[in-house]
Amino acid sequence: MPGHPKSSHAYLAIDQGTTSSRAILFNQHFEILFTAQQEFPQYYPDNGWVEQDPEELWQSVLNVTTQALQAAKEQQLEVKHLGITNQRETILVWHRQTGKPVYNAIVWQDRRTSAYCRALSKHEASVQQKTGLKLDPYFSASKVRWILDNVEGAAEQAANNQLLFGTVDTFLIWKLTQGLVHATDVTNASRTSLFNIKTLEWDEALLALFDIPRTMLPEVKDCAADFGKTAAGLLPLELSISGVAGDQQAAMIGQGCVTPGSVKATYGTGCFALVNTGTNSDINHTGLLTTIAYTLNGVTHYAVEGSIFVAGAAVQWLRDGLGLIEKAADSEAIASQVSDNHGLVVVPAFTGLGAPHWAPDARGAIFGITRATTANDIVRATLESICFQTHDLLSAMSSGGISPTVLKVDGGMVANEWFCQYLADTLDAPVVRPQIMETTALGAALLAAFQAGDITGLTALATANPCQREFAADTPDSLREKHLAKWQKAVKATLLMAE
Ligand SMILES: Nc1ncnc2c1ncn2[C@@H]1O[C@H](COP(=O)(O)OP(=O)(O)O)[C@@H](O)[C@H]1O
Ligand SMILES: O=P(O)(O)OC[C@H](O)CO
Repeated sequence: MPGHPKSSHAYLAIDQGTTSSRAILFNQHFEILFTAQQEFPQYYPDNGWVEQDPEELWQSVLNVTTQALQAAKEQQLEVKHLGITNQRETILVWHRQTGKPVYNAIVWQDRRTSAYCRALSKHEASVQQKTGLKLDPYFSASKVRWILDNVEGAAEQAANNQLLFGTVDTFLIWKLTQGLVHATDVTNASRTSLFNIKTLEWDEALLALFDIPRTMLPEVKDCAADFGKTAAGLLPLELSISGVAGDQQAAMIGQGCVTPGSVKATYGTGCFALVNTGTNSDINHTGLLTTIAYTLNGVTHYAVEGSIFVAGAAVQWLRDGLGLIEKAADSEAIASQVSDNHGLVVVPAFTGLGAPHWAPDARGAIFGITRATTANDIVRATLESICFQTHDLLSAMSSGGISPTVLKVDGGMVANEWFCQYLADTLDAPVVRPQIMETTALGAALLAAFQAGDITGLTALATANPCQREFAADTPDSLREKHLAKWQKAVKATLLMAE
């Protein structure tokens, strides 16, 4: 890696994910030195609603960051730069003066605004043309509107310049700088439905459409930029916040997907497959999203994205909802024991279907249950469903002329080798797992190092995380096609039920 950092030099990455917060220290070779992780509660107050408590979210970040910096001090590491990466689209609204949130964080998975989005459907084409996004409750703008419409006094306070809006990165920057900096980066802004991804500005017509005052919005910066300093005394060391990106974009960087055509899929709570499309900002019209991959030194790269709302969350459902497994990792041994899926198909549309269907009102289904169906069959079929959904995303990419030859994977689920093999079999393409599976945090650390001047170009980003294992496709075409045909029928039936 280029640059001349001291041997005791390290970068801190905060990865604020949907279900847990992590703080990871990387050395100057971008090897992991220390990890702290803390889960925090999710709240489901109504059908399709998903919320998080802002204070619980913040405390989880503060705890892990403090632990990592204490470890850095004990190891006499010099840490000056912090990168932040985060669950995207989730929104918070808080008081400019007191910093107090007016409502819980409304999480990206939340579907409470589906009727509102439907009512705006005649604007879908113009929204997509500017933002690259669908008119779907997934994105931030309708969630902000919901708070302004439903929290007493919020609309009036917003109109009087008393409220601020932020995605999770913005909220963390605000908290870490104790209210000095209200900023975001282009990747997070690109997920709000308020940001024009071609002009790289908040869009007045979109603000008018969602009726959101301009004064609530943060300043938008490049991914490697000066986002301020952590407040004195808040953490064991004072750091410059130097890199920010949404978690899926950070994972692209951590996977070295910096050349056009390279693609990665991250399997955390959801699954998000992004292909780098270079500086081409043409809007994709194949059921996928067009989004900002990163802006570095003022140059913006774009990505086409397929978003699956439920991936690892389905494994959590097997564990917590059905009690079929004790821990997520048990799903691997169980799936390996079952010789075939026995005709069972699980469609885990718990919070609607994302790309390429965009059906927020769809709900999950299981097809093909017989008297012989076992708990193990359900576990296997659930893992299979995530592979089939990935297949649908890559098919949509192919129909738009993007045909990746290899899929780089990461996220909590890819520890599961049965899953990785079945994915390769389903895609009929090699699946590559990298050495550092914490690609999201690695991406944030690389952005911080870039801003610090310790790495200078995209080549450094592309070589930081080589392959650890490649899973080669190994299944007959006839079997793969049979399973995929059954899956397509099950999705069709699920969509019919949603109408
Ligand atoms: N061995 C495994 N097999 C299948 N799923 C797993 C395994 N280990 C973790 N998971 C799933 O991965 C998810 C956690 O991944 P992570 O990348 O930390 O998610 P997030 O960033 O969304 O919080 C959980 O939903 C969990 O169910
Ligand atoms: O928490 P993850 O890793 O599932 O990522 C959430 C995404 O950013 C939502 O768009």
